Parts: sequence; structure tokens; C-alpha cells
Amino acid sequence: MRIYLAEDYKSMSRRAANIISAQVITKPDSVLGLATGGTPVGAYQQLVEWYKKGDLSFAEVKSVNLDEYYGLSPRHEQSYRYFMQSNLFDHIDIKYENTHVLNGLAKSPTVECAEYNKLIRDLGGIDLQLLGMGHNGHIAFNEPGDDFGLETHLVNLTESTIEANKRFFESKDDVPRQALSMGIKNIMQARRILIVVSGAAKADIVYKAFCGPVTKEVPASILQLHPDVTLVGDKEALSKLVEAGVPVCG
Ligand SMILES: O=P(O)(O)OC[C@H]1O[C@](O)(CO)[C@@H](O)[C@@H]1O
Repeated sequence: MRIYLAEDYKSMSRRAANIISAQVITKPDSVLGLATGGTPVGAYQQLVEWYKKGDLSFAEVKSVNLDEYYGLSPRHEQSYRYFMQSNLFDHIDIKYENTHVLNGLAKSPTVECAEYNKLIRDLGGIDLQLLGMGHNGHIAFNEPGDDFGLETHLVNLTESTIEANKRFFESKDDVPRQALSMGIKNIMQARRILIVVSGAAKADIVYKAFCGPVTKEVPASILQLHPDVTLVGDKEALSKLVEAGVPVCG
């Protein structure tokens, strides 16, 4: 695993965007696994900036997103489809039909999830998977205790995730209680993984995930077993790793 320590959120975002753009430049038809949440927003802004300068094209890129709230329409401002359009897709030359986000209004979550697994396989798998990490160690919406062997599935969100995400909604009651999410198995099958973390509130869970035991109670800890993971974080989020003497690159 490579760990990059960045001075602040902006340089963390720039480093993450560098890794994504290197993937796209070296393989223009890459399949990118994309993430939502607050942390990757800066990396998406940086990619848009480089695209606008003419340094980067996503014309052949295909994308699959990690997750979507179950019950939200893609047009809902807090849906992850909406997030991806407004933070990235609407500003670059990726083709809409090459972008894939789970359908939060699917009548049958079972069918939707099975089709998504098939889609990922038909695309040839994910070249680079971008991840954020929840305060309880979740990746995508794989919550503590979820089976590591699961593929895309319907998840009941934990109280801690609902609490953390209520900032995006008018009230806590508006936060959906379920989501469709890629499973740990889909994530671990990606060829490369890039995980971004920011802020002091993530320091403890980052330490547990990367220095603690691999356990279902900390879903991100499974990443210790992936052969190609890059962790990019700012000083605050990586502080406990640094204190423990884990080697990091600047
Ligand atoms: O980057 P943030 O906003 O801390 O979110 C962390 C994680 O939580 C989620 O937003 C889901 O709650 C994930 O998509 C993300 O990886």
C-alpha cells in the first residue's frame, strides 16, 4: 500500500486527481469506479479544471458508481446520480451512456443489483476504484458487520451513517434508510484502489482500518489485503498513522 500525506484538503485533492488522470491518460478507455460524499469533491473539481485546460479527455472513459440511496429519484438533489452530474459529469466530455449509477427507484432491488454486477463484469471489471471512508469505517455503504463476500446489494443504513449524512438533507427524517451498494467483493475485485480521507474526525478510523486487525466491524480494513491500494489523506486524517510511525510519502 502507498500512503501519500498531503498538507491540506486542496493538495490531497490534487494528488488524488493526479492518480485518476494518470489512469485515464495511460488507458483512455478505463473503467473508473467513482464515489460520492464530501471528500472526493475537490478531486473532481481538479479534474474538471484540467479537462477545461485541454489536458485531459474522458471521451472513452466508462464509469460505475459505488452506491445510491434506495427510494430517491435520480433527479432528487441528494441522489448520487445528481451529485455525479453536478460535481463531474456535466463539466467533462464523458458520454452520459457510459456513466452508470444504480437506480434508486428500481422496483426490484434484487434485479437491479444482479444487473449491476453483470454490468461491471461486462465492462471488464473496474480499473481504478475511488473510495471515501465513513466515520464508522464503511466503504460505499458496506456497514460494520456486513459480509465481505457480498456483491451489489440492498443495505439498511446504520444510525451513524444516517447521522453523518443528515447534513445534506433538510432534516434527519429525510435521509433514506436504505441504499443500493456495491459490495466489498466488487470493490476488492477492482485492479487498483484509491482511497481519500480528510479531517481530524477520520483520524481514529483511518488508524483502525490500516493498522488494526482485518475485521468486518471496520469494513475498510479489508483493503489491507488488496494488492494495489493508494491512500491519500491530509495531515489531520493521517495523524494517528504518522504517530504510529507508518511510512508515508510527502
Ligand atoms: O467523504 P465523506 O462525506 O466523509 O463520506 C464518507 C463516505 O460516506 C458516504 O458518503 C456514504 O455515507 C460514502 O459515499 C463516503 O465514502
